[in-house]
Amino acid sequence: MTGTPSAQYSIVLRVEIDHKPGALGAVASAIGGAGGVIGDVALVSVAGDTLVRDITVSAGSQAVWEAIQQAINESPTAKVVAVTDRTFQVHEGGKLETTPKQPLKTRDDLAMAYTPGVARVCEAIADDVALSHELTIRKNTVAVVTDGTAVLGLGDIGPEASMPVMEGKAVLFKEFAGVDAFPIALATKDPDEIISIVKALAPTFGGINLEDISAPRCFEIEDRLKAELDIPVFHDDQHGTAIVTLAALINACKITGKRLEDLRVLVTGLGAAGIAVTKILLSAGVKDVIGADSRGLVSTQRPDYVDGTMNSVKRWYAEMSNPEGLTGHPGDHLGGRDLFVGLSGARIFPAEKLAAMNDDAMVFAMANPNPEVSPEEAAPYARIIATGRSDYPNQINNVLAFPGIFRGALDARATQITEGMKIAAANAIANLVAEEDLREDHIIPSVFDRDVAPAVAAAVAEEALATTRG
Ligand SMILES: NC(=O)c1ccc[n+]([C@@H]2O[C@H](COP(=O)([O-])OP(=O)(O)OC[C@H]3O[C@@H](n4cnc5c(N)ncnc54)[C@H](O)[C@@H]3O)[C@@H](O)[C@H]2O)c1
Ligand SMILES: O=C(O)C[C@H](O)C(=O)O
Ligand SMILES: [Mg+2]
Repeated sequence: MTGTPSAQYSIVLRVEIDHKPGALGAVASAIGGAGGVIGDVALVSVAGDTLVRDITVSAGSQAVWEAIQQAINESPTAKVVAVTDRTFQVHEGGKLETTPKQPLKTRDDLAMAYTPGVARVCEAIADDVALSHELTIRKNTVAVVTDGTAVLGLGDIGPEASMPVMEGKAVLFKEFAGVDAFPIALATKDPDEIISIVKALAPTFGGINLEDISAPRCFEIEDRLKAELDIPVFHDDQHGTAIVTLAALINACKITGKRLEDLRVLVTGLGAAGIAVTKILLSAGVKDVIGADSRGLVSTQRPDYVDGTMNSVKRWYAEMSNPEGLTGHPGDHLGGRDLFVGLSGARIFPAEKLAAMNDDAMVFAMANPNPEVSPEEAAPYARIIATGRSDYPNQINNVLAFPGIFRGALDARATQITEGMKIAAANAIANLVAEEDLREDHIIPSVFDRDVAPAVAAAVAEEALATTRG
C-alpha cells in the first residue's frame, strides 16, 4: 500500500567515497540493496582522492538503517563517517517558540505595549474580566494539557516524555487553524490536583485541550473541568477521535452500501478513545457493538464485573453490549462483524483473523504509532482499511478535528463544546469528500487538506451561535 519507507527513520549519512568511476553508484546500490530509498545527495567537500557526500535516506526501520550502514562500510570504496537522525533533528530544542506580535523599537512602542500604557488595559480588564478574551492572548490561545499517562499507544511514559507529542499538537493547532496553543505537561496523576491546576491556569487561556490522559481518570477530569470552567474543555483523544471516526464511517458506509443501524461492530481498547467512539457510534444509530480491553471482551459474565472491580464505564459497556455474554480474545470474535475499530495497541491479533468478518469488511486500526493490524496484511480480508498514520491512505486521526473545533469555538466565544458541535464537525469532515471522489482508499480528507479546519470551524461556530440564539 505504501511504496516508500516511512520518514520516521529518515537519516542523513555522511559518506567518504573514493573519487573514481562507479564509487557513488556502489554506495547507491548498497543503500537500495539494504532497503533504503535515497532522497537528496549533496557534495560536502573534496579532499584529495576522496569526496564527502551527505546522502538523505528513508530507511523504514532501525534494522534497515543499520543494514544500510553495514552495507556501505563493507564496500571497499566508501565509509560512513557520520549519521544524523532527521527526526531527532526536528525536535532539537523543541518545536515552538514565542514571537512578539508588535514592534518594540521606539519609546512609544514600549509605553503602549508595556508600562505605563499597559496599566490602563489591565484596569479595563479588572473592571470587566470578559475583556480578557479580547485584550490578551486568551482570544486565540489554547492549553494542551497532559499528565503523560496515555501518550499515543506508548502508555504511561511520564510528563517529560510526552512533551514532543504535546508540542506537535500545538504546531498542528497553529498550522491548520491559526490557533496559538501551549503544551503543558503536569507532574501529577492525581485527578483532583490536575483539575485544580487547570482551573488555576484557565485565566490565561481561551480553551483547554486535554491530551493523552488515560482512562478512566480522563472522564472525571473532563466532566469536572467542563462543569467548573466557562471556557471550552475538550478531551481530544475522546471526542476528536470520535468525530473523525464517525466522519470516516459515514463515508465508508456510502461505499459499502451498509447502513449504520445494521452494522455489527467490534471495538478493541475501552479507554478514552474506544469509549468515546462507541458512544458517538451509538448516538449515530449503530446498535450492535461489542468491546474488548486488554483482558478480553467485556461482559456481565466477566469475573471483574461479577466481583465489582470493573470500572463504571466498562460496567456500562458490559451492560449495554454483548447480550450473549461472549468472553475471550477479541481476535476470536471478528466473525460476522462489519466494522473493526482498533483503539488499543499494535498487532493484537494475526491479520488472518479478519477473514471471519462479513463481506465488504471495514477495518479501522487506529492505534498510534503502530496499528492493531498492518494494512498490507489486512488488505486481502477487508474492503476498506484505515489507520491513524500519515503513511497509509485513509488516515483517521484526530488532527482532522481539534484545530477546527477550537477555531470555531474561539471565534464564537463558545463556553462549551456540545454534542451538536461534535456532530456538526463530523458531518463537515465527511462532506469534504465529494460523493464522486469517494473510493476505498479515500473515505476521509487528507490531513493536509487546508479546507478541513475552516470547514470544521465554520460548522462548529454556526452550531454554537445557533444554540446560544436558540
Ligand atoms: N487515530 C487517532 O486519532 C487516535 C486517537 C486517540 C487514540 N488513538 C490510539 O488509541 C490507543 C488508545 O488510546 P487511549 O487514549 O484511548 O488510551 P487509554 O490508555 O485511555 O486506553 C487504552 C485501552 O486499550 C486497551 N488495550 C491495551 N492493549 C490492548 C490489547 N492488546 N487488546 C485490547 N485492548 C487493549 C486498554 O485495556 C485500555 O482499555 C492508542 O494507541 C492511541 O494512539 C488513536
Ligand atoms: O496523536 C495522535 O496522532 C492521535 C492521538 O491523539 C493519539 O493519542 O494517538
Ligand atoms: Mg492523543
